[in-house]
Amino acid sequence: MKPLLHVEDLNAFYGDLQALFGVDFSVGEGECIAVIGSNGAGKSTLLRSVTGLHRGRSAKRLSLAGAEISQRAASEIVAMGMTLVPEGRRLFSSLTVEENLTIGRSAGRAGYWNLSRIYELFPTLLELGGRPVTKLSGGQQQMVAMGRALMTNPNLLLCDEISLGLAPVVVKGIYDNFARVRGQGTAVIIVEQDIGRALSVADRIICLRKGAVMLSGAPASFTRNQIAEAYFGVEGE
Ligand SMILES: Nc1ncnc2c1ncn2[C@@H]1O[C@H](COP(=O)(O)OP(=O)(O)OP(=O)(O)O)[C@@H](O)[C@H]1O
Repeated sequence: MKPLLHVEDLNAFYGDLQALFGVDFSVGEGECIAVIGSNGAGKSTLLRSVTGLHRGRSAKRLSLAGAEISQRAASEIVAMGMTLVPEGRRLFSSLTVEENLTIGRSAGRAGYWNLSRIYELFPTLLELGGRPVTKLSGGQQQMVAMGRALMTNPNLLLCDEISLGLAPVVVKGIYDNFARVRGQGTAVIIVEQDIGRALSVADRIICLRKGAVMLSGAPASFTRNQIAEAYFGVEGE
C-alpha cells in the first residue's frame, strides 16, 4: 500500500545553517507517529518543511497520497489533506472562537468535521463561540487551534507541541480526543516533549538529533537506553 506521506532525503536550511539532514520517513493511512528530540533537534522545522510553511528545503521526494508536493504552496497542501496545528497556536487574535474555527472551512474539503462536531468534541467551546480568542485560557485556545485544523478535514494532522505550557488535566483531555480524531481514519504526527506520552500514543516514533533521524520504529522495539541514547547522544541510566 502506498504511504500517505512519503519523505525522502529532506534537507532544510535557515540561510547558511542546515537544520535537517537527509531525513527519510513515511506515514501510513491512519497511523500515529511521534517525533521526539531535544530543543533545536529540528522537530518544528520538519513539520513546517513538509507542510510547505518553511520554504528553505529540498527533498528527493515529498509526496502526499502519491502526489508530489514540494512545489506546492502551504494552502494547496492543506487543500490536499495535510494540516498543521502550529507551535504556539497562531490563532487570529482579532477574531472570535467561531470565526477562527470557520477559517478551516476555506480549505474547501468536505468530510466528517464541521462546526457542530467540533463543539461536540470540545463542549467547552460551545459557550465561547462569540468570544475573542484572546479572552480564552491557554487550554481553550489549544482546542480552537485543533478545531480549526480539523475543520479542514485532513487525512493527516500534524500537531507541534500541543501540550506545551498546559495543565496536565487539560493535556489529558486533549489527548483523549485523539482517539476520536483517529477513529475517523485520520493519520497524526505529533511533536511531543513528554516522551512517556509520545511512546504511549504512537504506533511509531522518530527520534531526531541535530537534524538527523537517530531512531525510528515501534516504541516497543526499543529499550529505554536506546531511546535515551538517540535523544541525548549518551546512554541513559
Ligand atoms: N527562524 C530560524 N532562523 C534560524 N535558525 C532557526 C530558525 N528556526 C529554527 N532554527 C534553528 O534550526 C534548528 C532546528 O530548530 P527547530 O525549531 O526545528 O527545533 P525543535 O526540535 O523544534 O526545537 P524546540 O523543541 O526548541 O521547538 C535549531 O538549530 C534552531 O536554532
